[in-house]
Amino acid sequence: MIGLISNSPTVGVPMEAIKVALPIGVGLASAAFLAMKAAANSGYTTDKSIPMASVRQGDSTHDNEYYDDQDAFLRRCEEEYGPVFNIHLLNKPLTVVSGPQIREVFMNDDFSAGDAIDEFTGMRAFFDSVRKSNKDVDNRVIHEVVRDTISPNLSLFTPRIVEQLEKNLEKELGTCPKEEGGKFVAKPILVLQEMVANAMANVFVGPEIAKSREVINTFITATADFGRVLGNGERRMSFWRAFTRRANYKVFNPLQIHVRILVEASTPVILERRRLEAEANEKGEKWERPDDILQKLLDNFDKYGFVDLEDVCGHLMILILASVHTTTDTSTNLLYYMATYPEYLDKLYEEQQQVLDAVQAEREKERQELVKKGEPIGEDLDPAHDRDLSAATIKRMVHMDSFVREVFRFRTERLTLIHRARKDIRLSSGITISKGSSVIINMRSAHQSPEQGEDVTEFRPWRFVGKPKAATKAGSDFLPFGMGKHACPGRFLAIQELKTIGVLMISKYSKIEIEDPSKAMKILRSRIGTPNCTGLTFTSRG
Ligand code: HEM
Repeated sequence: MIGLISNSPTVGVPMEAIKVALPIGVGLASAAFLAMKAAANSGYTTDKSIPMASVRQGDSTHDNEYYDDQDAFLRRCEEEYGPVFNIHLLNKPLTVVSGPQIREVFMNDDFSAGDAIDEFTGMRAFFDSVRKSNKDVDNRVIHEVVRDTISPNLSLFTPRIVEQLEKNLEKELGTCPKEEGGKFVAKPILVLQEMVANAMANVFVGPEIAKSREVINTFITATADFGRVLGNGERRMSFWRAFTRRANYKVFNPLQIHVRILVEASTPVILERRRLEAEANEKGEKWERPDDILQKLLDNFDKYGFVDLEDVCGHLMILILASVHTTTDTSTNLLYYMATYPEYLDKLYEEQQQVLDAVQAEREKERQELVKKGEPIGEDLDPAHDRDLSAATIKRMVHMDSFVREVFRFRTERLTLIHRARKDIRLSSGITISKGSSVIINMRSAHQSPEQGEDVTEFRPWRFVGKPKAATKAGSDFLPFGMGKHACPGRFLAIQELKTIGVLMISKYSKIEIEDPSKAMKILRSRIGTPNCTGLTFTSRG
């Protein structure tokens, strides 16, 4: 590993920046939660029937009580005030919405997560600084790009993703001999970010462009750089400091630098692709289109209304902000779960072996049938690939899927995904959220509802096995990806990567141990983007 990334213990990025930046990807939403700006605070909803939660003695806001114990704070409020109540958190008057009414927020277009984030961060101006088209506030081009070009092609992308994850895991972590006590890694996120950035880059821009170290660095650092623009997680930054920072970044905009890197790296590759396509056309041959997102964007240039390559790369940049850090952070966090609950790893390993054995046996049967019929065995049935991690194979690992879903259920920040009301909105309970005020979602009420089964405050990784609750299934009982028409379209890719990383880790390492177990629970429940304060030791399978 070279350059910018590896030389710094914090990956070349201040941890505070990572802290605020990572949630940007979380629906480009909960960043707002951290990057609160002191200015332009809208007030509470004008509906006086909504109770104001009492503030703990000695406190002037709810921050301390909430951060001391999020679940306890919310349980207290729900018991005292019911599902909807006002709080003052992170410099912001907010109305907490819990239980069944959460759905009404997600399903109502007059509640806007985008407006809420923009109110706190001024984020749209930065997006607009790197894209030339699709600037209207409610445009959904990035959503459509993910929905149309990534999710339906996951099976196609999986081999490439697996290859990159495996290759970079080997490069960054490799063998951790038992005889040497395994290998201690102080910052596992450094391993994961190489794995995820390379996998994403290979899908987004294709293997050739992804060879560029500068491009990979852009995939790794862009979100954190953007976090700096939005205020480095300084929750109570003064209006003037926030203003000056924003004004500065209008001049020195790091996103534009990253877009330039993408444009410069992709220009020669695209020119060569054009040349090859023209040549093939001339010869009347079929040109095999590269199957990366960049090519798909170019092929649908008019459909998406792009203006030029810079514009395409600007859109790719927004996609990078939404995808790379979220996936890196959550997969790192997954390892801490594996380290904290080692008793479940044998089952995951056993499942993996059983699924791979079954796939291998099925393929062997297919081969024998072909032989019997005297038909040739195609490349698709090459025995060398019998134990590959295809999308279909990973899908059969239902315990791994349940484990991942439970990680999200257990971890997710208890108050997140702020939405701003675009007009007065009456909820079914009769309360009104007035125009300009903001609601915040009580995830605790959804993720710890009786619907989740038993021991809702405990980590129970097989909770969803045998139930129609895949980790990708968003809904009012599972909100880490939001729900409704704005639900994260990238969750299929994210979950696929997370499960693959889980499978690879378990197949290669028999033990993952946490350096300081007393810090485990804090990490397991950390907000996306919080740096982990203790390392992991990995031991290879014998
Ligand atoms: C573990 C990883 C991820 C998490 C936790 C996450 C979470 C979220 C959340 C909470 C939302 C907001 C939903 C709402 O407003 O209701 C969202 C939106 C979005 N996510 Fe993700 N996401 C992840 C990975 C990805 C990936 C890999 C991609 C792209 C490949 C992606 C692309 C997007 C886009 C484009 C949106 C905006 C959707 C819209 O406004 O219509 N995300 N994500």
